Amino acid sequence: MHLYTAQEMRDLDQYTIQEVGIPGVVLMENAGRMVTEEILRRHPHPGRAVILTGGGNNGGDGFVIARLLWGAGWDVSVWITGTQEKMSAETATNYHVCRRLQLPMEHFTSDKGDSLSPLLQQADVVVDALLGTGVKGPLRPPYGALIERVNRDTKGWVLAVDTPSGVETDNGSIETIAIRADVTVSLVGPKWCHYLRPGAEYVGELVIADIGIPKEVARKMGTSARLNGPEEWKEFFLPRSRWSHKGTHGHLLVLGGSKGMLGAVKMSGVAAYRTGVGLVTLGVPESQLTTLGPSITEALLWGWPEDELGQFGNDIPVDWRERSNRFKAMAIGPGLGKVSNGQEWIRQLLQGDHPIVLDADGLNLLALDPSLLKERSAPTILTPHPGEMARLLNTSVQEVERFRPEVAKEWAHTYGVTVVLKGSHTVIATPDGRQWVQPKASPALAKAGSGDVLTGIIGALLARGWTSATAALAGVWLHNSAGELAVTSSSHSVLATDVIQCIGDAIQLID
Ligand SMILES: NC(=O)C1=CN([C@@H]2O[C@H](COP(=O)(O)OP(=O)(O)OC[C@H]3O[C@@H](n4cnc5c(N)ncnc54)[C@H](OP(=O)(O)O)[C@@H]3O)[C@@H](O)[C@H]2O)[C@@H](O)CC1
Ligand SMILES: Nc1ncnc2c1ncn2[C@@H]1O[C@H](COP(=O)(O)OP(=O)(O)O)[C@@H](O)[C@H]1O
Ligand SMILES: [K+]
Repeated sequence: MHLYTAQEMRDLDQYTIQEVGIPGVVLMENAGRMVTEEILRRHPHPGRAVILTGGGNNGGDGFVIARLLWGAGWDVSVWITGTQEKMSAETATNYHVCRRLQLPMEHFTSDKGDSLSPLLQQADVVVDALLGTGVKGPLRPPYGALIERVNRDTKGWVLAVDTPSGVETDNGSIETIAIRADVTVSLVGPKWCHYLRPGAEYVGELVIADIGIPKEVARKMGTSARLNGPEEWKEFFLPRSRWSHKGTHGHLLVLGGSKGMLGAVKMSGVAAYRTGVGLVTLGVPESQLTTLGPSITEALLWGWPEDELGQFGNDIPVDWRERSNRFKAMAIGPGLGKVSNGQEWIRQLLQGDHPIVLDADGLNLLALDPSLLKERSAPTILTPHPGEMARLLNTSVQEVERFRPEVAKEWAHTYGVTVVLKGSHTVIATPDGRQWVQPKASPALAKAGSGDVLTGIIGALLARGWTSATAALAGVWLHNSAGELAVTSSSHSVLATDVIQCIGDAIQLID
């Protein structure tokens, strides 16, 4: 599914009106009708609605909604912000229709707040049609005072048309204040701000409304970003052939599991098996073999040179060259810990032509010299959480969080890698500038070990021969779905190992 910026939305809108010939007033009518249907679905009996309209086309949608609710027997009260002179032709048309029908309408000014408040308190629904994709810069008066009143006085529920007013469409920022919506009905498709904080926290339930722009037109115009879902990659998830054997499904080497962190490497390995890889080898510091051995059944074990602290040591194994040919891909990082002479250690591993997923301390080693990536031609996926991304960029977590899409895109482009910037709505960026957002967020995953599971899933797909983009996308989706499925009682109680158990059920959900 397409994910829109404000400009992409405007371009699609203009193309549909000017080139396809569907009049803007028809699109506005469709938008208003879809939002009204959503209100009536949730509140089938006539009630009381306060409709807040701005001076742009978002306000125009509001006038359509007011008319349709009024026609359905609702008691409506329209509050107008913005001047009539600046209205677009479509908005003005719908404003005049409301006037001719003599719907109750008032122009909002700060001194009228006290007459609005009782209506907000009595309303079953308050419709925010103040500002949509056309908002620019900090809110001008009287929007701030109006929004503050809505957030304070509304007792029923708030529905935002397209975006909660006050939220910047492309980056989710809020300069002053924004409408706290219970439901946001986004027209045509989702917008970036529905997934980026802080704006995303103001969206409530997100509903997408089809306003009659032909799918083929939307496809042709495209967007630079999409939502992650099975339609992006499911063609690669083929049924397991009855003629296959373990070698057919790839061999993954997972490097990690220093002293005290063996659980991480184990979870990655088991997650990889559950994702269908044929064979997993766990490479751990030599002395950890005896501890790991009894608790791991399916994986092969390989002891790596270590230092006196039980950490990966100065060098990679002497027989690395001959043995490395067996592996189809590597996952480096789960429970890796510190590595003496780490820069040289990671350099040697990155030098090869294995597809690699790098996580956790693997990323911290990379941070010592990210330019190592530029010498690689094999697929590479980095799976940083915001803290790791900040270390790679030598910046703060706040900066990374503020510019999530830009950071992921820039890094992917500069270093020619696929970046999986984790978080509640993980952003995936590929070197060619494409981006995806994981639309559903499973808070059950906010627990130690989740990242190791994701690394194992992605590693398995790389070992099975998937491209880095498809492995990253399918990996993030399967991980999130498994996280949701693992919630059998409370999302507080889910363990990373429960998530692993649900990978098979998540695969079953791919339709
Ligand atoms: N896409 C589609 O297919 C369709 C889109 N549709 C709808 O159109 C919406 C986009 O409409 P849009 O472009 O007219 O912009 P919109 O969000 O109403 O804002 C412009 C208004 O806000 C004002 N304003 C701006 N910044 C401000 C600030 N900081 N503080 C205060 N005021 C500010 C600005 O004032 P001005 O700067 O011009 O004085 C102007 O009055 C979209 O979200 C969707 O709902 C549907 O009708 C169906 C088809
Ligand atoms: N609230 C949330 N919603 C969705 N996914 C989440 C949430 N919190 C964490 N996750 C996911 O869980 C994983 C955590 O990874 P990470 O921080 O590396 O954990 P660890 O290193 O402890 O295993 C990431 O894939 C992240 O996207
Ligand atoms: K709005």
